[in-house]
Amino acid sequence: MVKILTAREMKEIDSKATSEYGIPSLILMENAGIRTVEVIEDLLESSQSKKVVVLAGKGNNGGDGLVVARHLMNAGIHVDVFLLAGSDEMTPDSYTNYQILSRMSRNIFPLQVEEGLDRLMLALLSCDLIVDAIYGIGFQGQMNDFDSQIVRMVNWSKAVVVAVDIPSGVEADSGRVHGEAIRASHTVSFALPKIGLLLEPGKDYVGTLSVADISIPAPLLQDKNLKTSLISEAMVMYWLGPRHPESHKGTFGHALLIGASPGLSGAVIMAAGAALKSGAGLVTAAVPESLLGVVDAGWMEIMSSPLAESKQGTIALEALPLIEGLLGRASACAIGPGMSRFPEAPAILHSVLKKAGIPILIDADGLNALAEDLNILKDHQVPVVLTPHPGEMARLTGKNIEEIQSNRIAVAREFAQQWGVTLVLKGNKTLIASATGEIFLNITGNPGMATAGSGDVLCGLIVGLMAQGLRPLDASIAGVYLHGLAGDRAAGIKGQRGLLAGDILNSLPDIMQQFER
Ligand SMILES: NC(=O)C1=CN([C@@H]2O[C@H](COP(=O)(O)OP(=O)(O)OC[C@H]3O[C@@H](n4cnc5c(N)ncnc54)[C@H](O)[C@@H]3O)[C@@H](O)[C@H]2O)[C@@H](O)CC1
Ligand SMILES: [K+]
Repeated sequence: MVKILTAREMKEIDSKATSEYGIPSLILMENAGIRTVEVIEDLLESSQSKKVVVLAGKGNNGGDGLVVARHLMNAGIHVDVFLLAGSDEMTPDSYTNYQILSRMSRNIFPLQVEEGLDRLMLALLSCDLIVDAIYGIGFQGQMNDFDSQIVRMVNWSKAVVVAVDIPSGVEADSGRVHGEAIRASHTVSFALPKIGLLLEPGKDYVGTLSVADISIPAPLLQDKNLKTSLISEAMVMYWLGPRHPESHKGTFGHALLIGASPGLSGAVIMAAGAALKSGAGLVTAAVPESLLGVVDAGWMEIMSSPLAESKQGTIALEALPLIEGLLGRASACAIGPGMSRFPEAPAILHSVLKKAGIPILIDADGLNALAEDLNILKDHQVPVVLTPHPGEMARLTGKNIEEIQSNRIAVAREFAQQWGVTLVLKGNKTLIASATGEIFLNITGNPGMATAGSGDVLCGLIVGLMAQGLRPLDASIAGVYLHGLAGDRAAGIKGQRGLLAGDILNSLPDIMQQFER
């Protein structure tokens, strides 16, 4: 499993490497510098003159930059070092490296002097490569005007920019950028990727990302207390192997979908299609009776069940006994797609959660019903998966969308832990929070997938995988990953603008097939 780290987790790892294993922090800094130099030397191979500018800040990131400068000088490369802070502000390890470098070279220039920026400008004009060691993972918030001016000069330059650990100005935990930040062509991050390198807007500043071993002892990087992971192909492969030759349709479960209302029957059809294509053995759509024909026409392969309906054509409370019977025959259920909002919806949802003996996924209008009364969740005995987009998450939490989007991991984790559910927070880089506080970040998918019905496909995919016996958390992780891959494949054929949810659905079998090897 690929772990990704917050700044605090990385700092704890660094300090344990020193306190528990006795690796001096200067060695970690030396390794960080050497590994960055390896990347730089590859990049400089084709350039004739080989001139480098190193920008070093006051923290340990600046110290890494000073190590880089020393090794490049030793390799015969012309290096100009510019210091954003006085030596009295440097951390102890940075100061040690500053002293060593001062004995080796005169090309170390303070920037906070009158001619500082002019000299930098000249150096930037003639260099091939710039090393950004201004700020690392210790940075938060916004740079001051002076630093911002330097960042703008770097971003304006035509030289290749290599960021040490993280582009300066990007927040390591969130990827947020509040003012200026270095636009790197390459970023060399240490030990494990930091979360902010993978999330927009930070991700857009990273360029090509490499992750370098700086000799942190492996057990520290595999610690089970590291709670954030990147979803990988290997994880999904593990759950979706080849099928046993003796299997029959009963082996692959029975997915039940409850939803639809006049004008919104397509949502259940999309979800049913995804459940079928996920490999579920049987799929039943339970919909208001007047919509039965429409939904039946959607797929020949599904079964359907007519539910008693209100005057408005939405599911009526009288449908509950039939729903209870259906729940008894299914192996997983999704409630909500196209269900619409109506006064009885919370009571229907509540009853489903109380009666069910199978995992329940709540999506779309099911989530809106839940937002009316979150206490409904108190009664659940079975695993519950929620799949909100940021707007639905806002209704569930009472927070506004901006609060949610700027704090996706923390908001999702808190909710999932508080209510004991698996929470799939959709959006750019959908993430899954487990009831135990783990986070799984997905990086498949593209903006073309922000289209009507895309969420219904995801809902069907996850419930279909749950019906086949995947744990709800695993089904959510696999579903989100496969949904993104199918969307990427569909975008490759149709482009992002013309992409429809049906195209995601049509790409699913090819994607699923890759996992049957
Ligand atoms: N043992 C370690 O801790 C190691 C650290 N390493 C490097 O050290 C970096 C982390 O070092 P530091 O924790 O010293 O942090 P930084 O080098 O990122 O420096 C942050 C400094 O800027 C200040 N700061 C934060 N936000 C600011 C803002 N908006 N405006 C102005 N100043 C701001 C902080 O208070 C701190 O003094 C890593 O990114 C990595 O490059 C590596 O050398 C490997 C070993
Ligand atoms: K940096």
